[in-house]
Amino acid sequence: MAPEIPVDVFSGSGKISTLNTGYSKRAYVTFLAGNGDYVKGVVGLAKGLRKAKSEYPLVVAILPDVPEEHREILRSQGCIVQEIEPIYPPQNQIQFAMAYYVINYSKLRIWNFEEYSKMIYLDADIQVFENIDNLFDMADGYFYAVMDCFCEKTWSHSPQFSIGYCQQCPDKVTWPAEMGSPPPLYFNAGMFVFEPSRLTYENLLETLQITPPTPFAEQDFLNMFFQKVYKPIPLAYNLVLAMLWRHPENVELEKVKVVHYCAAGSKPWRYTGKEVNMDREDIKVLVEKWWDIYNDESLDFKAENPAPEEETYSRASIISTMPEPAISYIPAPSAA
Ligand SMILES: O=c1ccn([C@@H]2O[C@H](COP(=O)(O)OP(=O)(O)O)[C@@H](O)[C@H]2O)c(=O)[nH]1
Ligand SMILES: OC[C@H]1O[C@H](O[C@@H]2[C@@H](O)[C@H](O)[C@@H](O)[C@H](O)[C@@H]2O)[C@H](O)[C@@H](O)[C@H]1O
Ligand SMILES: [Mn+2]
Repeated sequence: MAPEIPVDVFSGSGKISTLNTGYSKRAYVTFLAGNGDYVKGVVGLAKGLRKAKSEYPLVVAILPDVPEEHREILRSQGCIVQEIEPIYPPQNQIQFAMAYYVINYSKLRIWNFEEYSKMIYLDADIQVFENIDNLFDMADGYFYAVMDCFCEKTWSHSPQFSIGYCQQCPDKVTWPAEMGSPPPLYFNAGMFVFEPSRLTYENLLETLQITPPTPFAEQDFLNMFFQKVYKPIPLAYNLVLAMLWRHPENVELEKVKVVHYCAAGSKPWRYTGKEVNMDREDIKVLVEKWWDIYNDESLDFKAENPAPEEETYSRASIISTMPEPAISYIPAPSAA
């Protein structure tokens, strides 16, 4: 349980100011692990949300291995930095490197951010090009996310891939009756709308301990866990780049609000254009659009009426000084 924080705080101008009601209600949240270059993704996301004039803050759930220098960069960009503890999946013949699983399963800690009643999770390799605050107003009680695609090689382990079936075009290759019913709708876990709750959080962690790890780690797990309350939202809210070459007929690029740079070689801060499909014109434009925001100094965070010399108590600095939520954990080595 995160500690209660007084809603009224000094704004640094000596006057008592009331934090916007967003304090206890809504925020975007992303996740950062390791001391590598994903911090650039988070900075880009923070600036993109500012450019889109989102009215909610960006919380960054970080693993202990994120260095202080990166934490400072994020605070200087107005992010609310919240350290979480790693989650280890149950012991099993681990198919992927343990670090991969720890990084992805640790995201589940965001369900414990119960000071917020509704959050939108965004991977750090996502950019928000248009305001999506409207998603916070969708009915409570459901899990909202965009449907994924099964056509990339990363799905070669799956029965869908083996028969060429994809939920994005269910009539192209129909699901054979002898394989039982077709797989339930499956979402990409790079972006979703959810309601933090201690009860759900404890349920998630208990269920995880009896669920063997699978190739897409927490994405597979979340699809199983929220299957009954999952509601697909339009692709405009999370363009999985592979859709551009796998299902162009489903993409209206001019209507896309959120881009997920998850195709191999598409992370803008690592982009070389050499991997398969990375020399496409539309990919080049989307990578350039990401850099335009990242390099735009006018989008850097500016603390309103910064206090001259005395201490300024912004929400970010208050939260960052709060004791970590009392989550029992096994101290972990670097997870990334
Ligand atoms: O070294 C890493 C790898 C991943 N991530 C976080 O975990 C998310 C999921 O990883 P990624 O987006 O690379 O997976 P993909 O969507 O490409 O499968 C990233 O967006 C980051 O938020 C991170 O912080 N550091
Ligand atoms: O490790 C699990 C990951 O699963 C998802 O990425 C996948 C998915 O998008 C596939 O459909 C693509 O084919 C694949 O390239 C991509 O890595 C989530 O975006 C990410 O946040 C993370 O949970
Ligand atoms: Mn991603």
